[in-house]
Amino acid sequence: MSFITQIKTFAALGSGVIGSGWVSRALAHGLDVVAWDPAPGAEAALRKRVANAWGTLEKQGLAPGASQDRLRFVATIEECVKDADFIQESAPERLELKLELHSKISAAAKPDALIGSSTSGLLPSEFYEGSTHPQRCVVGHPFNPVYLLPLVEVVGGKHTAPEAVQAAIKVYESLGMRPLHVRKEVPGFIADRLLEALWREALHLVNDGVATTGEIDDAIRFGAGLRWSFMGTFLTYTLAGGDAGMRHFMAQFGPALQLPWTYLPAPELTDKLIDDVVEGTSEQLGSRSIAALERYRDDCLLAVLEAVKTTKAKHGMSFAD
Ligand SMILES: NC(=O)C1=CN([C@@H]2O[C@H](COP(=O)(O)OP(=O)(O)OC[C@H]3O[C@@H](n4cnc5c(N)ncnc54)[C@H](O)[C@@H]3O)[C@@H](O)[C@H]2O)C=CC1
Ligand SMILES: C[N+](C)(C)CC(=O)CC(=O)[O-]
Repeated sequence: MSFITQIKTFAALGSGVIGSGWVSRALAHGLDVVAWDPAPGAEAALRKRVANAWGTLEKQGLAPGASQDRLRFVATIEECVKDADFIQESAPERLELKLELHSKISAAAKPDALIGSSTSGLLPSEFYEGSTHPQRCVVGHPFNPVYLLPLVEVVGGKHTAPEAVQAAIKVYESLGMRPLHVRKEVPGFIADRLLEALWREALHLVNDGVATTGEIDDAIRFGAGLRWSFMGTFLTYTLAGGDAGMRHFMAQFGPALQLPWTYLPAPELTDKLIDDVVEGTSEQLGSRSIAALERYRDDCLLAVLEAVKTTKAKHGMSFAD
């Protein structure tokens, strides 16, 4: 089974916050883009959003031939997808709507054109159920702003061919993205499951009168948020365990998981869970020592802090703002 991975024409269905981000990214990578959105005034709104992002994309560097003029807005789904090499749907998050839309998109598309959906939580096995050639259909869940953030979660459904997942990964890489294959089809995938847990706790903190939204945002942006741009939670906590790394961290802080810090019940700390976490993080560490990783972390933090400070100054803000 083979799918188109050398793409020249990108189709975008739905051109709101996320659809317009995809359009901007695809145009900046020198593609022809065809877009469709049923809302009145959608074309003007899309062109405005692309123009607003273009200065940033120029700073980042455009591909040869990249131009906003290569965007064509069309009146029907069929016209949007019929010549497309890759199709990305970014329509409202409603199962019935996506089911109907994908049956139309897939019937009109070339059979070897991959179809991606931006859904942040619906399951591909459900909304691709009525699609023609569902083996080429995947989720490609991006992050806002799509034209800058590299992460895209790629998820297959029960009909998706494993080759289609790999082909979609190639296409997203060709758009400068960092695809993450989510191997199990679960609601919220990986990233939103984490973000929603944080979000839920943040809402509880506000609801309980513990902190304001600003205080909660400060707790993120002056602390863990600075680290998260270059190191995830597992490696960060490996360093919090000192030279003994994750094993020591689990021994020291594991019992605290039973304290009522969150409204989410903690999983039982079985030996298997501890081993999985220790082994996973030592694989992430590779041949680097804890001290080398600490130097890497500190260099990244200095770079992020400097970049944030300089950019805030450019906008008339102090670092503490
Ligand atoms: N907003 C976010 O932070 C993120 C959203 N997503 C996902 O992206 C998708 C789109 O979300 P947003 O862009 O935020 O929504 P939005 O509301 O900004 O845009 C949705 C667009 O779809 C159009 N639309 C309405 N009916 C349609 C139909 N039948 N077919 C095609 N388009 C139709 C609307 O006119 C609108 O322009 C959703 O599946 C959402 O879960 C994914 C990542 C982040
Ligand atoms: C709020 N959201 C679940 C739609 C957010 C995302 O899916 C990703 C993001 O950009 O945070």
